Amino acid sequence: MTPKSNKRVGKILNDFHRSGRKGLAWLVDPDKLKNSVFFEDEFTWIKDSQLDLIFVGGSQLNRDNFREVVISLKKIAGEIPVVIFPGSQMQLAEEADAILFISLISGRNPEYLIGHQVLAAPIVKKMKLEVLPTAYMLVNGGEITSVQYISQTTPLPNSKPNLAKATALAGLYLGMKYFFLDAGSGAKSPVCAEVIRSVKEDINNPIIVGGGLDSLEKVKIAFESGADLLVIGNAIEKDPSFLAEVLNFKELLNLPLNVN
Ligand SMILES: CC(C)=CCC/C(C)=C/CC/C(C)=C/CC/C(C)=C/COP(=O)(O)OP(=O)(O)O
Ligand SMILES: O=P(O)(O)OC[C@@H](O)CO
Ligand SMILES: [Mg+2]
Repeated sequence: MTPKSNKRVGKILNDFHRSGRKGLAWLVDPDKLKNSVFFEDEFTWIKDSQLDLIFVGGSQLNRDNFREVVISLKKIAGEIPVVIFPGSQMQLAEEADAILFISLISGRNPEYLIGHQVLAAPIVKKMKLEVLPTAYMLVNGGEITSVQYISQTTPLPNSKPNLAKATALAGLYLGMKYFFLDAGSGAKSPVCAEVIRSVKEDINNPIIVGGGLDSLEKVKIAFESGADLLVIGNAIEKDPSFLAEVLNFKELLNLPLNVN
């Protein structure tokens, strides 16, 4: 059974990491939508934009609309891959291109370390999704976020870069290939520069950073500290024009690296 599109999303992430070019993923949380065709009016322009990936997922999923939202996103995505960022084993859809197969290694809750993964694995195989083995680490400055509450785990402290580095290194030695540092959706303070830098020192793999990135200044700090791909959800929900703003900014940063 061949996975979808020759590992296209893994290639995109590894290309960012190798070239130093910066990537952006828009996170769509199906819980937040008025209806599942919402995008078809408001975000038709993205297929012609410099958006790199669309992530879809949420920590709760109160509504039974996950697959519908994925299908709706595929209609407007053009060539941009739609990647599942699952809050649970219930968040799967064969229409997606890939799945961040995350294990919450900052926490000590077995359900989020391996439980959801065991339940999802046979379905993921059947769906032929591209699988991205991802070390998922919550890093947080104090306030309780949805992921923290739902997973009942303690995040890594933003003030202890060495703990984040040790956790990432453990993920690397377990064979994980992508590293996601997340302050949690809507976090007041994003993952700090020192934590990103410290993980980057030991991890020569793509680093994804998200949570609370609601200004160009915060985006700049995260990219400059070594993030290869940033994930933004809440700030775009509040103001859809922020997506275009960050895309322009990312292209400016990438300008000197556009060799082809
Ligand atoms: C591999 C599979 C199938 C499942 C893994 C399940 C795990 C380990 C989940 C990690 C913990 C978790 C609940 C992650 C959710 C991440 C996510 C998509 C967050 C999006 O934001 P919300 O947390 O919904 O934010 P709001 O509070 O803004 O709604
Ligand atoms: O919604 P925001 O705060 O952008 O966070 C995105 C994502 O990293 C949360 O898991
Ligand atoms: Mg949510």
